[in-house]
This record gives sequence, structure tokens and C-alpha cells, in this order.
Amino acid sequence: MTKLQVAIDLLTTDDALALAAKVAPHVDIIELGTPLIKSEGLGVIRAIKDAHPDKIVFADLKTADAGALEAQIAFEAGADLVTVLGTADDSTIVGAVQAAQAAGKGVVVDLIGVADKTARARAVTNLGVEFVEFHAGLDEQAQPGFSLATLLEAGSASKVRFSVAGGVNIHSIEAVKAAGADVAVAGGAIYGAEDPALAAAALKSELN
Ligand SMILES: O=C(CO)[C@H](O)[C@H](O)COP(=O)(O)O
Repeated sequence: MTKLQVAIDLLTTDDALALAAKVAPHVDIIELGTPLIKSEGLGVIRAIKDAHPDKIVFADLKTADAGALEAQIAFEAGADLVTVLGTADDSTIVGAVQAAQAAGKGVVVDLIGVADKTARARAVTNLGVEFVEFHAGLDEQAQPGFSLATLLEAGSASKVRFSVAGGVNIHSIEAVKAAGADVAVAGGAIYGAEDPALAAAALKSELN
């Protein structure tokens, strides 16, 4: 079954905790967004893990270098999964994977900015990552003509375990599931909704 991951792209620990409390019953994975971690530091990871020990806590570090060190400090803070950029050197990904293996946790590779996402997804899967994120970032989503369909096609073609992130919402989630994604990531569609719990529940019901 496709899991639902909420991406919390808010800026304070208090706001993140409040959102997580509302949506946790409807999601499988709680992601601490990159701006949140940069704003609040690793303490936000510990705060969310302490509040939701039963959830998979995903720290969107977007690591580009020093893979082992960055992964290790996030795992020590309570993260279950961390992201490393697919544009990073293989050695950075391998370092993070080694830190994950030592901690009994996992690494996700974010393909934001990667030209041939299907080929890179296959290559990094062979390095031992949990899954690969087919991702169009917030800036790419804002470009004229952006379409999630290209990401979904690339993900399906990869034949590896993958998630999809890029403005996933109630209109596109069925296509994400149909593409065979292991995880559907939704940020703005949940935290930007008038009723985030209702929005998360609606997305989850499409995946069941
Ligand atoms: O990692 C991110 C941006 O770099 C976002 O968390 C991700 O894109 C999901 O958010 P949204 O559904 O709003 O696109």
C-alpha cells in the first residue's frame, strides 16, 4: 500500500508540533522540511519523535556532502530516515548509508535537480538506500508548464522503491498511487489547508 508522508514546511517547532498533532492519525511518515530544520536545528527532530514515537520521522536534510556525519547527528536526534541529494557524490550517499546501517535506520535519495532521474534512481538504489524520492521542488513547481506526470512516468520506469513529491494534492494522489509509488508526499496540500486533519484524511483515504 502507498504510504502517506506529510511534509512540514513550517518554521517553528511549536507550529510543527501543532500540525503533527492534528495530522498524525492520518499519516505514516512525518517529514521535517529543510527550512524547518534550518530554522530550528536538530531539536525539532527530537521534539517530533518524542511526541510521535510510533511514526516514521523523516529529516529532510538534503545533504550534499559529509553524508556520514550529517546522517549520524540526525539519527542521534531521533530521525528514522534522512535525505541525501542525488546530485551528491556516490561517496556521500555511501557514507550516509553506512551511518544508517550502524543506527538501524535509513537513507532516502532526493532526485531534485537530477536530469536523468530514472537512471540515477537505479544507481543509488544499488548503494543501499531505502527508497528514492522523485521530487520537483517548490521553485520548479512554480515554473510555467510544470506537470507531475513527468515525475510519475520516471518513477514508474525506474522499477525501484520510490516516493513522489511535487505539489501532490487531492487531485493528483490517485495518479501517484497508480504509478506505483511506495510513498506519496504532501506538504502544502496539508499544511496549507483550512483543516489539515481533514485534508490528510482525504489524501489517506485515496491510498487505502
Ligand atoms: O522538500 C520540499 C521542497 O524542497 C517539500 O517538502 C516537498 O516538495 C513537498 O511539499 P509540497 O507538497 O508542498 O511540494
